Amino acid sequence: MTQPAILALEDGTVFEGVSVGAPGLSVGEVVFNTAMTGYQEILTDPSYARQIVTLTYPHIGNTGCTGQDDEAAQAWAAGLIVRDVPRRPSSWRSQVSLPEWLLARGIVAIADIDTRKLTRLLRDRGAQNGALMAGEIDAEKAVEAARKFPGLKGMDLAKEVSVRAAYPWRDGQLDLDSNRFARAEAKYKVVAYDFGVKRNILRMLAERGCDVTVVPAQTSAADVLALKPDGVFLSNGPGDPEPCDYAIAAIREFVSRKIPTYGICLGHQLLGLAVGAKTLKMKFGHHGANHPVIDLDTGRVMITSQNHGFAVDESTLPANARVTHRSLFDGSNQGIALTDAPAFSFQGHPEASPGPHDVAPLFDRFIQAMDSGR
Ligand SMILES: NC(=O)CC[C@H](N)C(=O)O
Repeated sequence: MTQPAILALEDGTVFEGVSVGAPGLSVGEVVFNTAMTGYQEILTDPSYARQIVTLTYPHIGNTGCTGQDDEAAQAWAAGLIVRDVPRRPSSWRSQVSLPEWLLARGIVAIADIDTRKLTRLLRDRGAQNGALMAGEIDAEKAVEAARKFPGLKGMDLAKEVSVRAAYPWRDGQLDLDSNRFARAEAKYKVVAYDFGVKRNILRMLAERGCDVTVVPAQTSAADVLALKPDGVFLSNGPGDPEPCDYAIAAIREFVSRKIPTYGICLGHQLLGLAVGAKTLKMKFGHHGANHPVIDLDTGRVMITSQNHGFAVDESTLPANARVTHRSLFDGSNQGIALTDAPAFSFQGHPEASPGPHDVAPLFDRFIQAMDSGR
């Protein structure tokens, strides 16, 4: 039996639809993502913590869900909004349907709403705080809950979603013939900060010969240096980068010791903050798998995967930080490299998952930096 569900926005707009996930109330910032594939990777990406994601692609759930596609140990998105869920999934890899998967994880989700109208509203007015309610409905309560959500600005979520203890990671990519994750010979010792790390990043490091130790967000530089890493990786993650003072302090230490350092998304913003730049909150951010970004060194345009609501303010970068990439959608900063240390970072997602692989060679640049460091 279908249960009713609503989406309420802080501006008082209420959308009515049907529940396709767990019953209950969930609040967060409502953002739209334009990727056509990868709903499970999106829902398990820790960077979506406290965000309710609406997917602009209209048919979501077609290929079901499989544990192999999880980007983290749990679903992190605060909720899901879609136009249409198929009656049954169809894929040889599918273990459960998307609604079953959402229900089992307690994720509130709504279908049958006009996601084009919602997306235009978010694009015109900017990302809004919202509340999803499924099962027992009370629109007034939902609007009130949406208004009570304090917003992501100033929110340090990296330390909330991070692991509690360090662990090793050696899995490479999934080999569909053997249905196993490959393993490569490890040549480099890499410490990866988990600010909300996606598994595909760890896989891409492992397949390039990195013996990765994943450490909690608040691990001190001294504890990392004691592991004698060839390089340090700064992961993606949710929330505002600015309050993550523990990470910013640690990164300063790696930079001053000229340890090869590579950051993605939140990691990029944190490297920017560590060298003295400022970050800002964007109107509705970048969430999708088709964003053109120019590599300023080569003039090449890459189609990239994106998921961020904050950005490095280019005008505040110090002289020792070179701009390497820029968004061709809005001219915002997409990458930096330090001129006096082997540290660089990218705002989008070179690991994709979901998305095109145009930026994957940045992982090789990190390997080269570790080679030259030896
Ligand atoms: N994917 C990420 O790492 C996102 C970084 C940050 N939370 C932002 O919204 O900009």
